[in-house]
Amino acid sequence: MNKNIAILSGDGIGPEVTAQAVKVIEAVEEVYGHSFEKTEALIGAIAIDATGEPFPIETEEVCKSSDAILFGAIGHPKYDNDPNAKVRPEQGLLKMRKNLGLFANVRPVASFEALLSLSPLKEERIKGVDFVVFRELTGGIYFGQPRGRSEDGKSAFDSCTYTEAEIQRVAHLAFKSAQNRRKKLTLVDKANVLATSRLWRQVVTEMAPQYPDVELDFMFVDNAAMQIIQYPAHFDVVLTENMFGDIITDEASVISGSLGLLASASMGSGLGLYEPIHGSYPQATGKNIANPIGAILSAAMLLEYSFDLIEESNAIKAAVNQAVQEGFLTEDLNKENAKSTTEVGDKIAELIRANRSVLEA
Ligand SMILES: NC(=O)c1ccc[n+]([C@@H]2O[C@H](COP(=O)([O-])OP(=O)(O)OC[C@H]3O[C@@H](n4cnc5c(N)ncnc54)[C@H](O)[C@@H]3O)[C@@H](O)[C@H]2O)c1
Ligand SMILES: CC(C)[C@H](C(=O)O)[C@@H](O)C(=O)O
Ligand SMILES: [Mg+2]
Repeated sequence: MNKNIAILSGDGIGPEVTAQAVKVIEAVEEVYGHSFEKTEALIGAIAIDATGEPFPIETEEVCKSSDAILFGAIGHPKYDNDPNAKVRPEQGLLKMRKNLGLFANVRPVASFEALLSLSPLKEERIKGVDFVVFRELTGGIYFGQPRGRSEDGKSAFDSCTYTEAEIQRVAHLAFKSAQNRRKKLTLVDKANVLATSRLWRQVVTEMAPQYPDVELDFMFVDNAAMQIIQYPAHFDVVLTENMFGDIITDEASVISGSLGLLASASMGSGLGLYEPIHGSYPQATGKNIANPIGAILSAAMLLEYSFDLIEESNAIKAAVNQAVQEGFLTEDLNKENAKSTTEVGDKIAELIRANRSVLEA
């Protein structure tokens, strides 16, 4: 198969973890006989430094002429520590999501058998946990207008808005996903306080009869934040708005053992974007210590969702599981005998090659 992939590594550890995902994709190309052209483009703080824009038009064009996008992370302390900065790296990520119509962000959460004892949560609670969060990605308080500061600078405001259509399009994807899983959908909201959340409940309830095999339940987000830690096995598919989805998925990463393990797919208009859910982890930049598995599993999601290459995607997941089982882990998961970012990437690429030759023998 011939395809084009846009590679947007971004800032901080973004380039380090994305390089491992690319390495793994190259191993897949080699053993399965595919050819993917990869075009790098700038986003985030590095793009601001080079062009003044966090998501330059050239980058948008590279994305639009690609079949899928692999993204690393954006963000830099010089902006995090400057509340007055007018142009910020995060605006690049938000603009990309909006301009490319990526309204649904799919974040799988699962525990790794070999890592059960490493989670701060009790083994019996997290064993076998496997759920997926559908986070609405282009609406809500992240994008609502008006937003800003009062003239005297003494007050600030953000608006949270949602339309019926914005809720329906992501909810359809979540219902369909539930149909292919354990048939349970939990809408996480704050309908006891927010008008937007009451609209979410109404719209999702009205859609439920179209999916009679799916059991729908509702949970307030504060309760969900607790239940995800206390009874994570309760969840199958979680549907939620933009900001709640951001927060509960970082929280849920504790179930797997590290934020560095979680991958995601953003979809909507056809083009898919794949990224680990973590940020640019500035403290680790250039140290070759960041966990690349979230980025590598994002590459697996890319092959599955955008290219329909199921066997290849499974080969990546199997190699990741093997590396994890062998204790081949970065320092966030293995302090005593930590492997570097590049060593973990090399190992997973090597396992893909080795597993394929065993199959062929
Ligand atoms: N999608 C994105 O690009 C994205 C997401 C979140 C935050 N950010 C940006 O990243 C910058 C830093 O934000 P932050 O510190 O709140 O979040 P972060 O996700 O970068 O890091 C939070 C903590 O998670 C752990 N961590 C994250 N990624 C890891 C990895 N690959 N391996 C091992 N441990 C990992 C580290 O302990 C780290 O201190 C900010 O500028 C923020 O805006 C970007
Ligand atoms: C950096 C930020 C804009 C982003 C978000 O909040 O969506 C990040 O936290 C994420 O989870 O992708
Ligand atoms: Mg986040």
